[in-house]
Amino acid sequence: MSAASANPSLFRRFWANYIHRHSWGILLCLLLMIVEGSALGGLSYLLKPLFDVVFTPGGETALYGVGFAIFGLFAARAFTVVVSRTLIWSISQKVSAAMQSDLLRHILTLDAPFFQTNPPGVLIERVQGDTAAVQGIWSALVTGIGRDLLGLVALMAVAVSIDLRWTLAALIGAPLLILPAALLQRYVRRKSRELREQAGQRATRLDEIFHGINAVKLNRMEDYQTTRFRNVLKTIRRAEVRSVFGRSLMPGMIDLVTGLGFFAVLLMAGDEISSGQRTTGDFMSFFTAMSLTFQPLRRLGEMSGTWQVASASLERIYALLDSRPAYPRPQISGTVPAAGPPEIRFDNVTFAHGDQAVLHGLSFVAEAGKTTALVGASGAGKSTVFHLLTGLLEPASGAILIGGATTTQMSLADQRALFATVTQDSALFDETLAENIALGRAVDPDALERALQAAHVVDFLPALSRGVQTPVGPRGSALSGGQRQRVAIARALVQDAPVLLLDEATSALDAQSESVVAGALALGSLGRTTLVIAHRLATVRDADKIVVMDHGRVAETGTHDQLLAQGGLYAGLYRLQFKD
Ligand SMILES: Nc1ncnc2c1ncn2[C@@H]1O[C@H](COP(=O)(O)OP(=O)(O)OP(=O)(O)O)[C@@H](O)[C@H]1O
Repeated sequence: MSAASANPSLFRRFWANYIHRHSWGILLCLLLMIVEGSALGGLSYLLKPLFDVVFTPGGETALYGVGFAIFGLFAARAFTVVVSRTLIWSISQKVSAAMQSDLLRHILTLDAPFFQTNPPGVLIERVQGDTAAVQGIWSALVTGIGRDLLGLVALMAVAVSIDLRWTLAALIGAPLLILPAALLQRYVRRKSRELREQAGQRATRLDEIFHGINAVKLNRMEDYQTTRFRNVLKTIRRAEVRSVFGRSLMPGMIDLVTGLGFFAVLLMAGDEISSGQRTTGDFMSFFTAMSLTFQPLRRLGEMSGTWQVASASLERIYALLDSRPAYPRPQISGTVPAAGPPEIRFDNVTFAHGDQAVLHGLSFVAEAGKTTALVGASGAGKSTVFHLLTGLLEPASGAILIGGATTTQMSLADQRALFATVTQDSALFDETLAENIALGRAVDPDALERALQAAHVVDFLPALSRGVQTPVGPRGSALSGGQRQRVAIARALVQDAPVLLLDEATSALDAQSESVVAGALALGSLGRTTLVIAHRLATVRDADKIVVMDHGRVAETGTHDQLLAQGGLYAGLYRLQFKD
């Protein structure tokens, strides 16, 4: 991978995408920081009249002039420091927010293969950790250029104006810094990259633990999980310490070189002052100017480390922004099914998860406006059929036709608008019950009421403090499994989609609620093409057609009675479930 510093185009992109629009604000910050930075130069310059005029007999008259000038310098610094810090942080927060929302928007365009290799923790770290690292750099850069570099120039100008030879002597050790600086930069960048990757693992661990909190407690895994977490922290700590070590070596070396310079100046200046060639004021002014270069020099040295840290993060951010979906789809559909419930046809579809073949030439038809059930043993590939239908996965070969339109020629948005889905995982969000049903779309209040009735959400509404306006908690944790499923069913019923997909849609309900909700779903499926996955065969007995899947193939097709009469796989499964 090319590093960002070796690839300035990354920084150019960053500038064009995020910083450029704030040019005027940044320019103002730079100007304010120039005032702040050059104040130190002014202060050291004023020491010469202080020592050579004010502190000499008869110099009292100049005291007020010099005193006010020094006070003025500090007052200017006070003003610029407040305004420039506030301004730079406000811009920096805007940039960070823009990057984070761009990253999220882009991540949401990526598909299953991406999410299989990038767990939530890693992605959270990318959106938060990497943008924070980048946020640090450019505000440091503006401060570095505006205040420190300009400050340094002002201080050097004072030093040169006093004595060029002294200045050159002070800088005697500077060339020694060049090679170690280059090596250090590479080291820090490598460590920062490692650090960010490990930070992703840390977030993943925490994400898994907190999402599986009950499993952790019930299996008494507290110590085990804490030890695993501690091990991740140990590697992070090592990388962090090495990165900080590398970053502090630079200001450390600057200190050494400065010490060397001071020593050289003392050797030269000592004789010249005692022999009366130069005044003490000259020396004090020079000495102060050189001493004040310490801080900006160190900060600039540290900035090279910050720069490397940001380079590593910027590299990761743009690698993510440049990644494309594994299954490219047109933005605008080449073809879409006609209005009304469509026929769904799988034509010799194959699919594999990596090396593991899941579907081996699957062919079946779900007739328009009818209910088709998919049954078969666990792992037969039933949910995979739903994922392929909704474009979460893409067939390796063969075709899926919805209302005669091939899915690969449709945009994902058009394809997904055809389906209302209820799955085993109800996927509720930390919003109110009503918001979980509407999903950000305008819903007619009458339609909402009908869906709440049909899905039997009304049965438990009185128990909720604020009815449909009650927040359901993270992932719907404030509701029971059965209640969550009823909300998910209401959500599917209010959608005006021509196809209904039900994957174990009533599995979390008790027998009584199940039969009532199944009735509601049967009503909901009127005028729609419906596909149902169910393990309990009793729930699919009335389907217009039953497709029996076995190891990624269709083993049998027919109605319940036909399949029972055939005495094949379905009849065997059915007998097993109803052997009593
Ligand atoms: N993300 C994945 N990575 C690798 N293999 C997977 C993945 N998801 C599913 N599989 C495999 O694909 C096969 C089919 O899974 P699928 O979920 O479609 O089965 P199913 O018939 O719906 O099973 P169930 O009735 O248990 O829900 C299984 O063997 C499973 O191990």
